[in-house]
Amino acid sequence: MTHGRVPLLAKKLKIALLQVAPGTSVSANLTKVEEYATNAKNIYPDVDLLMLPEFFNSPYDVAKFREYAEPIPNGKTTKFLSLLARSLSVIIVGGSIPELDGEKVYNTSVTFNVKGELIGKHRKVHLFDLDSPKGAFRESDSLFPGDKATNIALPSFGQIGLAICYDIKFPELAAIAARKHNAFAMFYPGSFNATSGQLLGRSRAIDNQIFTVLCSPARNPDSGLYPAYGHSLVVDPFGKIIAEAGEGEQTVFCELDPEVIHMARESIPVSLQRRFDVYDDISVNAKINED
Ligand SMILES: NC(=O)CCC(=O)C(=O)O
Repeated sequence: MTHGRVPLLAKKLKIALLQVAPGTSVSANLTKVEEYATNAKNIYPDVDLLMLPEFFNSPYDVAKFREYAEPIPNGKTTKFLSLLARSLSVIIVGGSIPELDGEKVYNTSVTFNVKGELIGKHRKVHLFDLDSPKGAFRESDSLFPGDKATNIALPSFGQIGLAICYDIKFPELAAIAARKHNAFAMFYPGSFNATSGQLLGRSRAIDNQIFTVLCSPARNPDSGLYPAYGHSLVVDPFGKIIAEAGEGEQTVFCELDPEVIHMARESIPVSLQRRFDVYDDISVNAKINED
């Protein structure tokens, strides 16, 4: 039942999150992604969209980003993802990779349609800098930040917002996607830690009454100061976790159902009760990625 409203999501979107653990060889990492993607399509032939984690093609190591960085769209990993999307006839939200643009390195996510055409690109806006008693891990030592919010039109489905990992701690990007573009979901390739991923995914879903989709690398306790936690997850617009991985390498399947958005919004009309006479609507003047 849509109660006469324009649906944000035109039909159910069937997704698979590929929670792989990248090693130091780009070729081996891409081979593994191809195996997981092909398996996902075999297990679930109707799958519409595959998603990958942050830095799925290389180590999450601030000292190595430049060594592994590739141009977009002419680098090896971007071409690989384009071909994979076309050969499996799926949308691919391509996690993130270190991108080389001139002298600068970015943490960048690329999305492809079923024909293998690039339909979205996001550069991580908020770089993750950690100072802990065990040491420092500062993305800003070797990466440049992006400077725009990203919205992507998924043909036949609707609009999504896309941001990368630590970007989730800044609720503005999800609010911009939901309010300015009527996005039905935020997609966050990430490498979340044990305490924050679930809480943040649920918070952004509830704030905006949208789905949130977080795809993490599998846990690798030997991967340095900042090992990923795994636990890729999907949260519905009520804030309920509807799919979650464990720590290891695996694929998580899930369906995003437009009806759940309508139910959430009709039960509590958050979007109609905002008080822009009391505070500003930050989505109005947002800088949006047109790439
Ligand atoms: N890769 C990241 O941006 C990590 C962010 C994170 O774990 C957090 O707590 O935020």
